[in-house]
Amino acid sequence: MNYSTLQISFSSLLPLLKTLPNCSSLKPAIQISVKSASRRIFVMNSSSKLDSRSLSLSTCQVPGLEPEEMDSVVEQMFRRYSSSSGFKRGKGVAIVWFRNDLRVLDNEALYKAWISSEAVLPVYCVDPRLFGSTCYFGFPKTGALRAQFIVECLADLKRNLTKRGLNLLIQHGKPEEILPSLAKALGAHTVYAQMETCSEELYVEKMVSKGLKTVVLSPTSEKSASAKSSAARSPTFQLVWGTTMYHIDDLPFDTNSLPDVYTQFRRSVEAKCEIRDCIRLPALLGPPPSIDDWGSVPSLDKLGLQPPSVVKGMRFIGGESAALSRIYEYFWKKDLLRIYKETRNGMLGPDYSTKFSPWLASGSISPRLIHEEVRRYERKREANQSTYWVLFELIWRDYFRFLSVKYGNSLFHLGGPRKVESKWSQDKNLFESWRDGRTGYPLIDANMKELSTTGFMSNRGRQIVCSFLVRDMGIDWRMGAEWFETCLLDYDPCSNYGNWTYGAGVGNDPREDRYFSIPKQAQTYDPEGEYVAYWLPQLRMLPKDKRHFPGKMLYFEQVVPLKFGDAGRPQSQDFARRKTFGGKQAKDFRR
Ligand SMILES: Cc1cc2nc3c(=O)[nH]c(=O)nc-3n(C[C@H](O)[C@H](O)[C@H](O)COP(=O)(O)OP(=O)(O)OC[C@H]3O[C@@H](n4cnc5c(N)ncnc54)[C@H](O)[C@@H]3O)c2cc1C
Ligand SMILES: Nc1ncnc2c1ncn2[C@@H]1O[C@H](COP(=O)(O)OP(=O)(O)OP(=O)(O)O)[C@@H](O)[C@H]1O
Repeated sequence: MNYSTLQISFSSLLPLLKTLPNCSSLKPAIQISVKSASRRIFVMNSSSKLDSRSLSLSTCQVPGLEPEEMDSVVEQMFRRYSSSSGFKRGKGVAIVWFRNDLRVLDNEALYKAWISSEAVLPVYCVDPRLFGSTCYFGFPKTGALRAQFIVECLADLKRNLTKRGLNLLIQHGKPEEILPSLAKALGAHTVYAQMETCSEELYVEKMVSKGLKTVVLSPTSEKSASAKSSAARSPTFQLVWGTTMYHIDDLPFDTNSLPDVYTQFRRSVEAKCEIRDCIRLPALLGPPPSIDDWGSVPSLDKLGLQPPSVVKGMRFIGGESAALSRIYEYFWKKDLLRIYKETRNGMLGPDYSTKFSPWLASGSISPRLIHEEVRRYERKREANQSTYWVLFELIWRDYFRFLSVKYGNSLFHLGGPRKVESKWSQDKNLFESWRDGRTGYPLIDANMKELSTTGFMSNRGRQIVCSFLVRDMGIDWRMGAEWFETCLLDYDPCSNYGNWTYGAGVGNDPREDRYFSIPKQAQTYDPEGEYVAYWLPQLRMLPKDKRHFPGKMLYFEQVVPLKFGDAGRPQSQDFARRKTFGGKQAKDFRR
């Protein structure tokens, strides 16, 4: 037994282990171990207390705070990121059309509406198209888990707006029908919204703009600040940029000349742009215009979906309050930001990575607010590679968003931005074995089960299952991307299709063949088979070194051979002793 390795690994794991009491069944094991110095790590690794059996009994809520603690975090964060100074305001009514910006803090559309009017009407349209089918393969466009998350985001937004003197009008139907009629009824001078970049969303924007042009505000009905002339006019439609950490207007290049390679993009923005501070809205935003019926947050039944229940793994809570609480929990309470870079390639449990993505995708939190919190942490506690690395990852998110502006619909096409021509299979049986977690490869199957059960999968897992579908099975990558679109809580067209084109070798990756070898990935990232045994309980009874390759007598038969065979498959107990975390072994992979 190599104790020095274990001790290093334990010291970096210590803050992580302290966090595990969220998963209630782990409490006793962790409390004992944290108190007893580093030698105990061996006891923990080899005892059954920290294995998949005890983990399997728990569902972890993310964030794992009690409601009272969440309330107090939210109040503090709202105080920190709101303004106390007065504002000069405009006249009349402005509408804010909420889309993927389901938050109050650092919301530029809401800010602009507030500053330009006497009364703001916040509106959300439950667009039936979001609950239709995906483009090519007809999967549900929004699965029940994400729908539930969005519903929770809406309920929280309504609550937070109400606390600040407003409310949220929830309407069912197409925005291009709802917004013009509201603008007409209220004589609203402007509709503000966050700008999107992919064609489905751009189409809706175009239709809203067209609809608003048909509305004529008579000079008498128009209560606009700018209604100085007596000429009748239509409400203005104002779209504001808001999804990224770097503002599009601050980029040192035009999006059409965006560097194709991530590293060039990152170096350029890091050297030449500043990340803007959050916009600080006033604490009170009301009163809203008088509305008879504000509508209610839809139920899953109303959306034609079965209400889901997460019985295993992570259960994410939707909404800005939960997002702010997760920042507090991950950065401040558990102090995990300090070690993010070492833990980020994990797969099991809530705390190996930030888990910010579902809230970022729904816009419940802005990346600029995360940036400000990272800087605050660096001032108050420590600045190190890990604190930087969260920003590094958020730049990936920006990069895919800006790429979608440059490359448009080619992001969704089989040949991707590079228009690569290759042969792909659409074999239904093979695809379904991948989708349902029956490939005969526990590492793939466990990840796919996690996805369908919770709506989440680690970044490591996503890269592995993508590589397997595309390179070992040879399946059309869009089938995988669309299944992710259905399931992911954090589904975002740019990050999803951007990463899939990358993984499928049709994006702008300087490395042509990004093959992820299952034996090697298993050995590096799940050396004891804890992750696979958690999601595939039938493997729990097996010795740890057999869990990744149990053989067809004990598990499903492998549906395809691996492209490069299973050389590298572990032969000995050594396998179970390899280090899970740490930079060195991860070096040959991008992230
Ligand atoms: C095939 C595939 C599909 C993906 N689909 C999506 C998707 O639809 N939506 C999505 O948000 N992410 C997607 N990702 C990126 C990444 O896997 C998730 O953002 C990450 O796992 C979310 O967990 P986290 O918040 O704990 O990440 P952390 O490791 O804590 O990273 C912090 C943040 O950085 C951003 N980030 C990290 N890695 C990436 C990346 N590769 N690309 C873009 N942003 C990144 C995310 O916003 C994330 O929340 C995909 C990756 C792959 C390989
Ligand atoms: N936000 C999004 N999420 C998922 N898919 C999207 C999103 N935006 C666009 N797409 C998909 O990308 C596809 C782009 O494909 P394409 O270029 O073929 O456009 P099209 O309008 O469908 O057809 P064509 O251009 O051939 O007339 C669209 O069909 C659309 O469904």
